Amino acid sequence: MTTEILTSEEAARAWIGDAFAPTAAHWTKLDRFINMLVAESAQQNLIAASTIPTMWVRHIADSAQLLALDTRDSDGLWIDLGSGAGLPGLVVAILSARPMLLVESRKRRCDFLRSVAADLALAHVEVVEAPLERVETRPAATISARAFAPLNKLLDLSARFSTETTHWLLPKGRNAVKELALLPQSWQNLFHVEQSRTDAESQILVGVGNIPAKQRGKR
Ligand SMILES: C[S@@+](CC[C@H](N)C(=O)[O-])C[C@H]1O[C@@H](n2cnc3c(N)ncnc32)[C@H](O)[C@@H]1O
Repeated sequence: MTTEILTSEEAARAWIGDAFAPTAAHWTKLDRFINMLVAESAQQNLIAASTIPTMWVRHIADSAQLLALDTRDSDGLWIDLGSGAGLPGLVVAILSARPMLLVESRKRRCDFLRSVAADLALAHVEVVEAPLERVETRPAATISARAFAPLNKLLDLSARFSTETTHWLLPKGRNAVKELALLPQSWQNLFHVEQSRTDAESQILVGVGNIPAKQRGKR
């Protein structure tokens, strides 16, 4: 089935409405998050200024599409790596009750993440201010990472959080297929490629499973 690309702010909002049936409170939180993100962007480098006129497509729907791809009825832990401004983690946390762990190494970004979580009363969000390499291992039901690291490094750093049932949701822009092809075959086998809803040329790597430590780096 062809994925409809969301080419306008109206289309992005309409798709979110159809996909998640947000309550009035959810819409209010999404609007408030956008306002906080735009305001904070004047203080620190969180998103490209060129994307501010298209926040719904470029950031909100771009993040929410990952939740739509996690088709299980899971209430397990979701870990968002290198969350930055909370993309996709805070968008997912507004639209779902899944426990959400945001891993981010930079203090100023963590301050922003904590302030949004408090302002929007997202009690199911936890912010870990540390490099991923130093975060205590916890089994993740879902792992997401947008613009975090090259795929091989991303998987190497996060493999210890994965189990046989972990879902991987990795937006990889225009290099998804190329990056996948560089992985050991045993890792490639866990993934398939989904079309992004927000960019006709971008793709998302979707996978299920554990990356066994002993296979790391071996073909
Ligand atoms: C390019 S930004 C992307 C942020 C966000 N995911 C987005 O798509 O807008 C990458 C983020 O990962 C964080 N980061 C990089 N290496 C990290 C590490 N080893 N552990 C935790 N965070 C890291 C950076 O501080 C930065 O906020």
